[in-house]
Amino acid sequence: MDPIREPILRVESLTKSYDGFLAVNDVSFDVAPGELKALIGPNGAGKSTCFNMLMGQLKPTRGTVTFDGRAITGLKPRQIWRLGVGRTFQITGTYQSMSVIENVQMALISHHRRIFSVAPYAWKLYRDEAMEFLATVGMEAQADRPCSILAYGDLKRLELAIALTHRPRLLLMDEPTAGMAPSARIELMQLTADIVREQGVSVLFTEHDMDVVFAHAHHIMVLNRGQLIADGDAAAVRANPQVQEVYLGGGTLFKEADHA
Ligand SMILES: Nc1ncnc2c1ncn2[C@@H]1O[C@H](COP(=O)(O)OP(=O)(O)OP(=O)(O)O)[C@@H](O)[C@H]1O
Repeated sequence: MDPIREPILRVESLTKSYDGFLAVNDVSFDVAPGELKALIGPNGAGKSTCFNMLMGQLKPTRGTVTFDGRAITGLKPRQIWRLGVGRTFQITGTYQSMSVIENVQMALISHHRRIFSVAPYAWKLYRDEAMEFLATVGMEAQADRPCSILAYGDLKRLELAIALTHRPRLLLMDEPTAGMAPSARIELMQLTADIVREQGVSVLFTEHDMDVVFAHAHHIMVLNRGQLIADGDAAAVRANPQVQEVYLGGGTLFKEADHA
């Protein structure tokens, strides 16, 4: 990481204990501006618990989270979101009865803090802006299609467009490619990497598909039983004996680690 630039996210000694069981144990890391960083680990390693604490859905037992120089530990999810931390979920949250562009317009109405009583005129007002977000994810041609008939991969792209409407400076993506075919997974992460590069947004994502992680992440962190055992670039993480032990019992390849 560039030592001169302040991290956009700083996590220090983050800990979550459930009746003495440490789901997340003294975890510290930074995310730099414009960084695409993965958080991986076997099932039950503590990834979701960690994400939920970053987003304010879960109160840490100990530790601090600092976003853009401001302590956000203990803030409500909506306050954290307003400060510029976006999130996408494993299950898409789009409105199936509305069209693709209406879903984006709805997010823009919320972003601009408009109320729904102005919706008929707002629909018109935000159409151009919505189209720009659809262009970012390559979905202009699908703008007027109902969401209910979209392929799953397109729904995930739409969800990304919706998350971007709030112009987050950090986007947390929880298993963005879950449920997708392998080729579609690579496409979605390529799109995410392009957005990171072009817009300077930072992305922290969890992922079980090691091909996706090693092809796109600038840095990779590995959690195991609540503890961070590695934080580095792909080569360093691949070569880390502790990581190899966790994934493959001492092997050297990562291919079989999919859905560990
Ligand atoms: N509310 C809770 N009460 C008790 N234990 C919990 C609770 N939530 C999570 N845990 C435990 O904390 C550990 C970490 O769970 P978490 O869901 O964060 O893991 P994960 O890495 O996201 O797993 P996955 O990849 O399967 O989603 C697990 O052992 C889980 O059983």
